[in-house]
Amino acid sequence: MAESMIHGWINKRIMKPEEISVMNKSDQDRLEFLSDEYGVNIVCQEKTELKDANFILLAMKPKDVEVALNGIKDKLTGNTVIVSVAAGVSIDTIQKHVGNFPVARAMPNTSAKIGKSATGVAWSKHVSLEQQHELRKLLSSIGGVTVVEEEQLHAVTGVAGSGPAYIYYFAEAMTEAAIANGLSNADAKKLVRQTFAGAAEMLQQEDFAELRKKVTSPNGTTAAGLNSLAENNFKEIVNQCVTSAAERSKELGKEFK
Ligand SMILES: NC(=O)C1=CN([C@@H]2O[C@H](COP(=O)(O)OP(=O)(O)OC[C@H]3O[C@@H](n4cnc5c(N)ncnc54)[C@H](OP(=O)(O)O)[C@@H]3O)[C@@H](O)[C@H]2O)C=CC1
Ligand SMILES: O=C(O)[C@@H]1CCC=N1
Repeated sequence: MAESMIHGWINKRIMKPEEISVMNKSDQDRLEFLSDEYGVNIVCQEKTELKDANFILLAMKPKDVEVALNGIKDKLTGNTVIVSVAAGVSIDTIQKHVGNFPVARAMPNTSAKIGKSATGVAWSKHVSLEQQHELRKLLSSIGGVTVVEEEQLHAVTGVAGSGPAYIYYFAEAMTEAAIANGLSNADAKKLVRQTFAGAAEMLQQEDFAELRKKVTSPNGTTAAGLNSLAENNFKEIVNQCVTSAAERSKELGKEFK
């Protein structure tokens, strides 16, 4: 996720590569790859870069947040905003480890890489108006930003953070169905890719249900396909999918409190 965001920021020229420093737990090769690929710095042994940082992005798994925070807390100044993208981990939990520093939580998705993330964000009262403005600018450069209450980030995660994976899964299923109906693998992928790309662009322009109705001729092929989805409780399946992800986000928040 961090790489997607870095890629987006550099591509959009919102930050120069030399303004970004990266660290991780142990994978030195990965840091060197990021440095070679994007021109970003690798945080030095003494972590001096952290003292001057405007933002520190936490992009480790929720289970690793505590150790990561313990490793940086003595370098923090009140001028740094900690921005966590870790699913579920609350602002309270982060502040329990580091103190009452400015903390924000963002839930982006991997489309940040191409500047098309759907990102939800919430912050603690310690984040100044200027810092909020700067953070929104950073997040806007990698896609659309929606400011929400912290509790709503579970739902944001269920629908947007995890969302791209559902779409990819649907694309896989459509491809398999196309092949089962007689198309070659290559043709199936080409047709599915273009169908998703076209529909995604149309979604920006018109109401979702209106778009669906325009494709659906009475008693035609689309109606037959959609009836099959409805008979198989498609909306309920999608509801369960998003709810399960949101519930898992809540659980992660409790597990790593
Ligand atoms: N993937 C996604 O689509 C999204 C992910 N997220 C959130 O982003 C976070 C990361 O997910 P993802 O990018 O998929 O995970 P990855 O496993 O790809 O990356 C996790 C990174 O965290 C580093 N790390 C682990 N422990 C520490 C530590 N103590 N200090 C510094 N760095 C550490 C790892 O370093 P090393 O390799 O050296 O162990 C690794 O680089 C998760 O919390 C997830 O909830 C949010 C939105 C979308
Ligand atoms: O699967 C996960 O837990 C992370 C959070 C949102 C997307 N990926």
